[in-house]
Amino acid sequence: MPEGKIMKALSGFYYVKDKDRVIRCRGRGLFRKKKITPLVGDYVEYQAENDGEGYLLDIDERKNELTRPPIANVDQAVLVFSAIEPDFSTSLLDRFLILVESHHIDPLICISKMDLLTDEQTKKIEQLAKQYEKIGYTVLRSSAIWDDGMATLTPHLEEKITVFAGQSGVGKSSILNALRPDLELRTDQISSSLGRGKHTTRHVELLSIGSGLVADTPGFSALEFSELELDELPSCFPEMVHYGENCKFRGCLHMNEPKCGVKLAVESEDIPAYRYKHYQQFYDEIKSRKPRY
Ligand SMILES: Nc1nc2c(ncn2[C@@H]2O[C@H](COP(=O)(O)OP(=O)(O)OP(=O)(O)O)[C@@H](O)[C@H]2O)c(=O)[nH]1
Ligand SMILES: [Zn+2]
Repeated sequence: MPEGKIMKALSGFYYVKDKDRVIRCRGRGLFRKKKITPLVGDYVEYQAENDGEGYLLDIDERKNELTRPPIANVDQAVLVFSAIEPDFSTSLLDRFLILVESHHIDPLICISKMDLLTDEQTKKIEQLAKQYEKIGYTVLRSSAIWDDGMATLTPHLEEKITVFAGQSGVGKSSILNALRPDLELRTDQISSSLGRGKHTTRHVELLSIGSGLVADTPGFSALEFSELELDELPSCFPEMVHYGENCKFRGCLHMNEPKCGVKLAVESEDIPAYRYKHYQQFYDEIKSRKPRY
């Protein structure tokens, strides 16, 4: 059976890309019975009925899936954080990082609006950027008004499914538009060709950028740790995994345990105090979460 990847889901149709062609597929009753909804990003087997149409037969196992936007097999999340307007927030960045890590998605930090900074402000942002690089994260500096502002980003998108994330106003749309100048036009065309007036169907689409695919809708709008368990939290902080090797107790949660390698690293400032503070905050937040039934 031919295989492809769902690029777009709209009005009950799944647009499956198989090499150079796109086949418009229906899901048939099969998935509804099994209560599986095909998602954008799914690898599927399909049966073509004619040149451009067919139906889905099976869905490959997913590596992960997001609910908002509904998309499967995400490899990478570009966390867009503006250097200013709104101000750079390590607390929000750490929250995004943990959410992304807990979905087994690789984060890429992109600091936007670098053009708006004074030299003094640039130094401060650079200091923070270096701290995140020391943990092992890739940190890009970008600006929508620099000619080469996106040139650093595009190589990181190759061969991956990427979703953008970040709070409102940081410049996600500006980056997407710079990557795909035709995007705005296409979005307009889609909504007018639907012609349904006020009742517009929300849909998600993967856009090709070089050999990479980028979701046109930002992800991680819900920022609470509803699915994360307490004992999974330390593994979402790469530097705690590293310094945690020095903890006396296996499964140390780095809170009140004696001889904790992480707390020692905080004391010696190998782990910045704010990172540990955020760890404690997230720990308390998960601990006091209402149990789900
Ligand atoms: N100076 C400067 N302004 C920028 C840059 N990137 C975005 N902006 C401006 O910041 C504002 C917000 O940018 P958007 O791209 O709409 O931000 P967004 O993250 O998509 O925001 P939401 O759609 O609300 O999630 C706009 O007025 C942009 O023109 C940048 O690199 N430099
Ligand atoms: Zn410990």
